[in-house]
Amino acid sequence: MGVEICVEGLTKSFGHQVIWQDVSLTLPAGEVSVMLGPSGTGKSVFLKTLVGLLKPDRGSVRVAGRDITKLREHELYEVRKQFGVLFQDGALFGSMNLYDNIAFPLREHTRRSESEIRRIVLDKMDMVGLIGSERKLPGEISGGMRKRAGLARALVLDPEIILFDEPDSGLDPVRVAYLNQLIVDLNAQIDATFLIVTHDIASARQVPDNIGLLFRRELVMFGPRERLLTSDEPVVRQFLNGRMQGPIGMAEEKDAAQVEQELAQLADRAPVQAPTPRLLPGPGITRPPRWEAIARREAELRRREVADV
Ligand SMILES: Nc1ncnc2c1ncn2[C@@H]1O[C@H](COP(=O)(O)OP(=O)(O)OP(=O)(O)O)[C@@H](O)[C@H]1O
Repeated sequence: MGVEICVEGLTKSFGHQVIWQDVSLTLPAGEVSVMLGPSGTGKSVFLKTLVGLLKPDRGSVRVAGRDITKLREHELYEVRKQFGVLFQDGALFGSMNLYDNIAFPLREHTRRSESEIRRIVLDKMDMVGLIGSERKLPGEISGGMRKRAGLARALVLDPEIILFDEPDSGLDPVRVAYLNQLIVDLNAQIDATFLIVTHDIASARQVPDNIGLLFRRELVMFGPRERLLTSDEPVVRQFLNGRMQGPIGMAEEKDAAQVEQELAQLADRAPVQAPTPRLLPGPGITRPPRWEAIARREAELRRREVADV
């Protein structure tokens, strides 16, 4: 079972550059959350702060109730074992085959025997569909396979939390669809808490239980998927619809008059869409109990929408 991460009043800057400030949110235990935001808004910095690789200027990050911003390096080392991180490129060692790459955290952090390691590595390779590729080098496989190998490696220590930094970057739409299904299936199977940073709106619409959006050094919104998908907050709507019209500009932000004019032009042409259906775990995978609560929450929202029309 995953653990809850509770972030409060988190602020991070590098020198005079404030990356984001006063970010507060709770990643519910076992749920999948997605963090969106224009390029450069500090999503990767946020992931690194959650895992204690970067120290915030202010605020707290409570992992299962323990504030990791206050921990010393050796204590952090222990807490980090609860995390699995999937870096953008899989972060595999180029000279090691997939088996040794995936076995690496077990050899580094545990005293398990080679036969136990073999059982765990093959189990995780099976989960991500890589059985048979044990002896391949990272340079000999596709980008999608590298991501899956990175995911298998993130799974070997049985993490309570998995952080995904743009898992879909560089993949074609079909591979993204497979990866999304894998993420949903894995979450149902291992019930860990997932946080995914992505630019892929289609994934953000279908995969998570919760969505957050960082913009202008702030967390604009964080909440249940269906609330964000039906929100009429201009930044949220612009981002989720991938439109040029709205507060988000090419470089950063636009002036207020231009935004007002663009939104007025759009107002009667772009009604809020019904939320995209959620991606369900594949056949044979039992849904964890929280799915029922989430389905009830979504049904209630739809009922209220119908009542409002
Ligand atoms: N170690 C660091 N030292 C100084 N500045 C940094 C450091 N790490 C990140 N930054 C700055 O923080 C800002 C946010 O970077 P980050 O990579 O988190 O953005 P992002 O939202 O993940 O972007 P993208 O979507 O393009 O990957 C950038 O301006 C970057 O230059």
